[in-house]
Amino acid sequence: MRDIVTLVDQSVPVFFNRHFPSLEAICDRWQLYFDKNAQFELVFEQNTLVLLKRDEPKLTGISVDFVSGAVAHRRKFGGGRGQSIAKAVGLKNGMTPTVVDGTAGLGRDAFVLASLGCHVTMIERHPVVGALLEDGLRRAYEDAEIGEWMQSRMRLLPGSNLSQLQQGLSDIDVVYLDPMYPHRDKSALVKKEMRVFQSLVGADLDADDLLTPAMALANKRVVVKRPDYAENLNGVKPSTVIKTKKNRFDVYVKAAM
Ligand SMILES: C[S@@+](CC[C@H](N)C(=O)[O-])C[C@H]1O[C@@H](n2cnc3c(N)ncnc32)[C@H](O)[C@@H]1O
Repeated sequence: MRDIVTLVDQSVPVFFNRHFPSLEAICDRWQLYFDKNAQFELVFEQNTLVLLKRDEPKLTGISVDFVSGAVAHRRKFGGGRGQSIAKAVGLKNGMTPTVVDGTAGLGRDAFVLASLGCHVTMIERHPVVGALLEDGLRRAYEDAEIGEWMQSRMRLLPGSNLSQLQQGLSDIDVVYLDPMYPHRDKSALVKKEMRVFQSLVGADLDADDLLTPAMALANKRVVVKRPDYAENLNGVKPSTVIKTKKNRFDVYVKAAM
């Protein structure tokens, strides 16, 4: 992996057990500094890095798990190349594009695309999210069932600047973006897990700035996932829109697949 220290945007306070050397090493790598009053705690539970919100101990912790759980279930039963995200990135026509996921988050969308054959480079700017993603990749790489293709198809680059990263990335067919959108109803709609994640990451208020560098990087198209009520990213009308129940995929076509 590239030098994390030069690429993550921010140094973030977390609480963690400083007598746990592997935890301390992770925090060091991701510039997470110990603060006894921090809102979030990182722990290791069953070989998994987990994020907890200390003032809401009843909320389930957040971790990245590509091997079991919801994303693994979706890989096996989730509709394959017929699902909307696959159509949006252009998998439908038999192509298997190379993808940069410019807002990787917990890597769920990236994993769907990788499991369908795409080579996906994930970019994530938040160091805690980066640490969780890296930990999820570590376990996935070691897994007997998915490890081999995960190692060849899915990787993580910490950072936030698509134009800077452009130098190191070539032949990218699709840039996929799913920036955090300010939620309309904070109490009811947001699932518990998402509440922890949202309070960690916050709203990506600079999301509009992503479209221009994404268009420069992608050879074929940029795909933007938005809630159905959200305005277009940077006010730019997409070439085509694929709607799902609560979201839509705005597709900005540069060239045919
Ligand atoms: C809504 S989440 C993405 C969820 C993801 N699609 C998934 O399936 O798990 C948005 C993520 O994008 C990251 N992000 C937002 N703007 C970014 C930028 N300019 N560069 C890198 N990461 C960014 C945020 O830190 C956050 O983790």
